[in-house]
Amino acid sequence: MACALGSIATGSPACFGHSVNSASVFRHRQGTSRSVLARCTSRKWSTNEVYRLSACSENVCPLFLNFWHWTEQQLQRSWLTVKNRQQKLGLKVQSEKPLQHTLDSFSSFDGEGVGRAITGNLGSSSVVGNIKLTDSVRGDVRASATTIGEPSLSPHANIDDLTPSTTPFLTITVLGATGDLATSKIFPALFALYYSGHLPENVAIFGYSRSPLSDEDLRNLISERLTCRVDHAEECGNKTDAFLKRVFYQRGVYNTCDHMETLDSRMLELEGNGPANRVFYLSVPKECLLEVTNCLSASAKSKTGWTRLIVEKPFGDDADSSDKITRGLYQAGFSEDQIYRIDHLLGKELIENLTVLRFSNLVFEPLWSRTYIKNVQFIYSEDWGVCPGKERYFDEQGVIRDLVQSHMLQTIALFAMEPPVTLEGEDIRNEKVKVLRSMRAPTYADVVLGQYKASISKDGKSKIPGYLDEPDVRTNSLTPTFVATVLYIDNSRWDGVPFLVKAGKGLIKHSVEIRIQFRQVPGNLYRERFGYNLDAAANELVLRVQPDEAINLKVNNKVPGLGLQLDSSELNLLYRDKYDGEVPDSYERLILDVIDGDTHLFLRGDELAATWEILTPLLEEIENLKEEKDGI
Ligand SMILES: NC(=O)C1=CN([C@@H]2O[C@H](COP(=O)(O)OP(=O)(O)OC[C@H]3O[C@@H](n4cnc5c(N)ncnc54)[C@H](OP(=O)(O)O)[C@@H]3O)[C@@H](O)[C@H]2O)C=CC1
Ligand SMILES: O=C1O[C@H](COP(=O)(O)O)[C@@H](O)[C@H](O)[C@H]1O
Repeated sequence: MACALGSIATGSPACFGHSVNSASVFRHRQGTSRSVLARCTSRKWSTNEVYRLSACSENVCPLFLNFWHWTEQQLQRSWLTVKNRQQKLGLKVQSEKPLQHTLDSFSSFDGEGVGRAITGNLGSSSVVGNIKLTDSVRGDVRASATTIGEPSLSPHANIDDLTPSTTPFLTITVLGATGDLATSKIFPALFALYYSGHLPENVAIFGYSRSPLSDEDLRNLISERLTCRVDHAEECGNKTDAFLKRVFYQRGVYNTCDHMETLDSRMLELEGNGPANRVFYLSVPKECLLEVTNCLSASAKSKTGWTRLIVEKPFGDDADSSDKITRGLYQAGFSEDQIYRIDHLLGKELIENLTVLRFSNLVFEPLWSRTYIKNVQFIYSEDWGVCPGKERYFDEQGVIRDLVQSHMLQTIALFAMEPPVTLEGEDIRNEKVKVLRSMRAPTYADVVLGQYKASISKDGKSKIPGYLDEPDVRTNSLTPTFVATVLYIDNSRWDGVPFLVKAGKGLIKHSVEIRIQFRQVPGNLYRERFGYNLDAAANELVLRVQPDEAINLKVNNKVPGLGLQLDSSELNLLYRDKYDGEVPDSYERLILDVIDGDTHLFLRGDELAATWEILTPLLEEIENLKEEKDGI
């Protein structure tokens, strides 16, 4: 597909959070069909419609989180960020005392207070070393460390109240600005960062696309999607206006660089003569990626600060195409440390918490190996079908590329890695890549594939489309919408432990979770109480990523009373009950990390290559079988 000037696009219908209404049938590869799965809406399902995605117990388990360590970790992290930045900027690193100071100031916390203390630390002033952290933590830190110029205000700029600042100017450009991802996720995340004080005041945000829009048109397009969180709601109107004044639109194409030059001049007008950093978010179809990157490199890189690229998936279709993209990015003049390959799942609270939970809790850390863990299940179950507007794309990709290649493999890598030397991005990525390179490539014999089918709604009144009924899906398409497989990591820690992966669309349940099932207690004194099913008595730790973030630990317990009756109970940490405030959207966290230069949640080139090495043989095998079947 060429990336030339095309017709006016309005962007495809919303994908994220989208909910459609249809029931489905799961067809596995042996050819049998089962009435099963459902997707979307508030439809309720009868038991005979339900295909249970997970074979494991429904009992989820509770948690046990060591809040002190968690707090320490968070504070350590902000301190490390400051420290790293100082080091990168050649400044003398302050003593570690300030961290202690910050912890001391929270020393009277109880569990309830932890969340508030941390919010307070980031949301208001606090002192770490001699660096003052204010609402715009990151910008101010940089400001204290660089030579500074004041942004000049252009008469064309339409930022009439831009505060002269000692902070380097920051320009964030969203390419593919009219698209679903940009309007539903990226601009709202930028706004959330702005109103919560995480962007510097001297920030400008550009949208770039082929559609002929004005600045005002783009502001109107995105303003409908901006929402303020409860705790900042009083200032919502003012902040929205202030944010929108910082938003501009540049119409342009990708196959010539002329419009990128115009973009560059407009950015320069706003940036003035001082240092300026630039982030380019490439939210464009994959066909355009390298053209965009070449033009950006030639015409729009910052000459007075850093330039960073956020690259969206798909990162290729297989090992070769992915390698081509990676080499293309390098050839365009971007180095690995400027490239942020984003996987939004990794920005979700529970995924970020994985390492905290494991490495800062003595009750978990020593158990994290084949000695104690029987299997781990990674479940990505969507109750909606293919997102409207994405049908053709999905039909070419299939579920393995869409959900497994990045989402699932990255999560497994974070879960299974050896302890990194530090929490620095490179140290974490060094460990993740080792896991991926130790992973055995699955074959077709190791997988179950499925595709959701049409069904009738529960009230019997409407037909719910199956995958083959979706617009733009090829007639008789054999593209899988469901996969279950087992992966093995052939290293000393995980030898023989099955990592079970189940991912699909159009399923009965909407949930993303990691279930860690522990082995039985050797010589369990209470075995007779559990009957023959000692498996049912094994402990299980469940991290529910979405919806309703929670951590559960299943433990065996004595039922109160005179006899000796046991049951499996759950220690349950449900975030919405425990913590005040909304959990930020993953795009917020990840964009902030890019601005911060924190790479730990982004895929490095060698990690990406390793994921494709794992999956390409299986994908080829499936393609060959499809061709054979088509030929019959
Ligand atoms: N939406 C989602 O849920 C997710 C998307 N992604 C990835 O993010 C990127 C953007 O996604 P999304 O917004 O959904 O994509 P869209 O298909 O909506 O495309 C984004 C924008 O790119 C422009 N565009 C479309 N086709 C072309 C073309 N042939 N040549 C040049 N420009 C084109 C359009 O703007 P205009 O016509 O104005 O130029 C369009 O609004 C893609 O790489 C996608 O794979 C990743 C994860 C989830
Ligand atoms: O990357 C993708 O993610 C969405 C799910 O997004 P979420 O916000 O619900 O986590 C998924 O539907 C889509 O197929 C996939 O490409």
